[in-house]
Formats: sequence, C-alpha cells, structure tokens
Amino acid sequence: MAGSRPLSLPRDTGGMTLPDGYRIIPLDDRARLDDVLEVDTWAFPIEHGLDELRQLPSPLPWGRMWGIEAVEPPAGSLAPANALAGMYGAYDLRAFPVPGDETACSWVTWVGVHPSHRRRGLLRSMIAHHFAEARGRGESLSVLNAAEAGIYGRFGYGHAAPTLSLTVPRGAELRPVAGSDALRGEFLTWDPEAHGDLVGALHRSVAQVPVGIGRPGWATWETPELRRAQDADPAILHRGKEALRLLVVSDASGQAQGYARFRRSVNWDGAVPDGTVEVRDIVALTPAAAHRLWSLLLDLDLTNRATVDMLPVDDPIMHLLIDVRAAEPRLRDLVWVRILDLPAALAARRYAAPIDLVLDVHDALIPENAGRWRVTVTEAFGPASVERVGAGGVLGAGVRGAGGVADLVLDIDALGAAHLGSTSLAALALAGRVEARDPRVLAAAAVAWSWPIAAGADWEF
Ligand SMILES: CC(=O)SCCNC(=O)CCNC(=O)[C@H](O)C(C)(C)COP(=O)(O)OP(=O)(O)OC[C@H]1O[C@@H](n2cnc3c(N)ncnc32)[C@H](O)[C@@H]1OP(=O)(O)O
Repeated sequence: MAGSRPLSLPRDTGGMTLPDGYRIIPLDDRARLDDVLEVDTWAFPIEHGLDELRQLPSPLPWGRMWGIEAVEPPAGSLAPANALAGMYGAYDLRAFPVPGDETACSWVTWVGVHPSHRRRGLLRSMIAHHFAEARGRGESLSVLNAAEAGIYGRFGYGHAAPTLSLTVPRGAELRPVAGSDALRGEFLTWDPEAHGDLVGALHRSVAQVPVGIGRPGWATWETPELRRAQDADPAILHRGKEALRLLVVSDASGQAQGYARFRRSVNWDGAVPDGTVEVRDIVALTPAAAHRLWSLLLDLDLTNRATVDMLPVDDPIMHLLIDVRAAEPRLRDLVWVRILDLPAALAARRYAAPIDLVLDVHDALIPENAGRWRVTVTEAFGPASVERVGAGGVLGAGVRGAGGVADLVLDIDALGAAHLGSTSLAALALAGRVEARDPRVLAAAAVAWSWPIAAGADWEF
C-alpha cells in the first residue's frame, strides 16, 4: 500500500499495512477507559455521556483490547497527539460450542473507528493484527456479531447463525407438554448476587441440550468481566421500563429447570392498559420447562404481548405455538465465523455423516489456510482427520491425480458460514459460493457439515 509502513506482525497477516501516522498499541488497563468510551460513543451514538457510561460494569477484555493512535495529527489539526483513532477487543472464549464439541475462540468486540479517521484502512489493519494475534494464541476460530452485515465478509467471515425475533400475543395457545403444570414458577426481582450463579449455570447447561447433540454457537459469558456486564441492570439502560425481573421454574425436588429474564412496561394512554413483556433471555432444559416459562410469561396482568429479540431459529417456542404466524417471526444475521486455522478448526468439530473428500480453499488473508485439504470422517457424529493435499501431503480419494480437480472449491468465508452446521454447503452452492465436482459429493458434504440443532446465541457484542 503506498504511503504505508508494515505492521510488525508475523507474515501470516496477508501483508496488510497500517497507514502512515498511526500506530497500534495495547490497551491494557482501565486508565484508557475514557479514551475507549470516547471512540465508542463516536462509533455508536448513544444518549448517555461519559460520566454515566463510566459507571457501567465494563465487559472490556483489558489485555486483549488494542487501540490505534493517531501519532501525528496533520498541521492545523485541533485533535491532541496520540488520540485514539480506532480500537478493537477480543474475548477469550475457551469453551465455544461447535458441532459436537467445544473449542477455544476469539470473540471480536468493541470495534470502532472515530469518524475523523474512517475509511483509511484502520479496520483492515486491526483485522490483520487480530488474525496474527489470535493465531499466535492457538485460536482456530474468530467469531463476532456484526454492527452491519456488509462489513466482515471481505475479511473471510461467513454468516453462520441467524437469530429470530418474536412478538407473541398474550395468551397465545401452546401445544400441551406433559409435566408442565407440575413445575413451580417463581417470579423474583433480579439480583446478580443471589441469582447470577444459577442463571449462569443454566445458561451454560442448555448448550448441551438435547443431550448428545447440543447447540453450536451458544456462547456463554466465560470471562468474569463479561458475566458482570451481562448480569448488570443499570437504571440508565432501562429506557422507560421496569428493572430486570427473573422467572425460575423448578421441579418438585426444587431443581431449577429453566429461567427467563424480562422487564415489563405498560402504556396507560388509552382506557385499556397496553403492556409488553420484553424477554431478555429464556433458557429451558426440558420441554416441560419451556412450556411452563412461556405459559407464565404469556399470562401476565396488564400486558398484551411478550417480545423476544434473540432466539435460535428452532427454539422450542417455534414448535409449541399453535399459531406461529401470529408471533410475527423475523430473522437477521447474528453469529459470524472466521476460520483462522483450517486444519485445527475442522478437526475440533464433529460431523453428522461419514465423508472422504478434498476441499480446495481460497483464503486471500491467511495463506496457510489456502489450498487442498483432505477431510475424512469415518463414522456419523465422529471427528475428522484433516490433511493437506499436494506438495508433501497426501492425495485424497477425491483428487483425480496430481493437479486434478478437488471435490469442492470454496472461499474461506463459505467454509466459516457452514462451520456451525446451520448454513448448508448445498445452499451455498446454489448461490455460486461453493463449486462441486459431483452433485452427489456436494450432497454428502452438505449432510456431513450439517447439525441436527440450529446454531444460535442469545446475546451479542
Ligand atoms: C464486532 C464488532 O464490534 S462490529 C462493530 C463495528 N463498528 C461499527 O459499526 C461502528 C461504526 N463504524 C465504524 O466504527 C467504522 O466505520 C468501521 C469500524 C465499521 C470501519 O472502519 P474503517 O477504518 O473506516 O474501515 P476500513 O477503512 O479499514 O475499511 C475496510 C473495508 O471495509 C469497508 N467498510 C467499512 N465499513 C463498512 C460498513 N459499515 N459497511 C460496509 N463496508 C464497510 C470499506 O469500504 C473497506 O472496503 P474495501 O477494503 O473493500 O475497499
């Protein structure tokens, strides 16, 4: 890049550079909190000032927060030297659920560039830095939620899990579930000290439900900072609604089977109260618990509806509701996956069916991922062995001799999109994002990469 100097990073950054006049620095303690909040509030407009935001529990992964400083403001600039121009962070998730297993991943967060410095390549440089840093830590996946869906595909992230919003009318009829009535529901005022551990444990457990299958992508609040920020309910974020409430359902032995956190609001403008139950998260370990939680949430006085903004697309409520259409289902993208270390990432998940094929992967930013890979799975729901094909590697069953045609040709973003089992390789082929030598191999690959339960999460950023 003209007018740029190289970042001092390993070669596997794809040769990206940082524009002149900037340097990347670690943000490793709270002393830079004001600078971070300043960039953040420029990147994400919010009605609250720094004084208020400073009081909020911060999820920031100090030590894995990085900033870009504008070292030399241009002549006449009113901005101070060394002002923060951009930043990003990465949560350390050691147990990110992938199909049939868990793996370490970097969850990219708090990405922002000050408007005075945008569209000069700072994000591109930060992504290059992140790839090198995460690969150096042995993390095979980078995962994120995108503020805008058009940003991250160019960096090799694939959209791997959508999310569902519902507005369920009060009293919506549910299919009966045996045992639901026997569960006790208890409404509580949310208290992180008293309830945080229970909610955290239930949230983590549901990633393994159904037993033996589990839900890929269901990330939990693994770091203490994330957990504190998720548990917090500061008044400035209530936006005219009540403080957070908790509903817990328990069996006869007192064992909790599920919870929902929610807040209500009631509009008294007309003669009839018009209230909404805004569900923040809802977790059920059993069908009876799901039925009981929703039955109680859909029968609260002075309310007309329950809304929920972030559910996996096959959440139990979709199969409990008699009239799903009345709940106005809406979809949007949520989890984006970037494969940082292809052989490690493919070996860290399970596959729904046996397969033996060769992938030809294009990766413009991480050359170590590019090329031919033989992926062999010998039993349904088993792991894969992954070997490089070609110079010094093996020749896969799918390769017709040296220089022959691989079974599937695809970009790294398509492989990332398919990684959690919810985006079909065959569907990607329909859009031209996967090329297949033989439609039968494509069909077999799509089945192998799929998963019985949809990927999803219930929190973002
Ligand atoms: C995981 C998260 O935290 S997501 C949050 C991301 N942050 C935000 O959305 C806050 C508001 N926006 C911003 O802070 C900035 O505009 C950013 C971070 C999105 C982009 O930063 P910039 O430094 O301007 O990006 P940069 O100049 O490196 O652009 C890199 C490429 O992305 C593209 N791009 C940047 N922003 C966007 C966008 N919002 N939508 C689509 N494309 C974008 C650029 O056009 C450029 O494309 P090219 O290289 O193919 O020509």
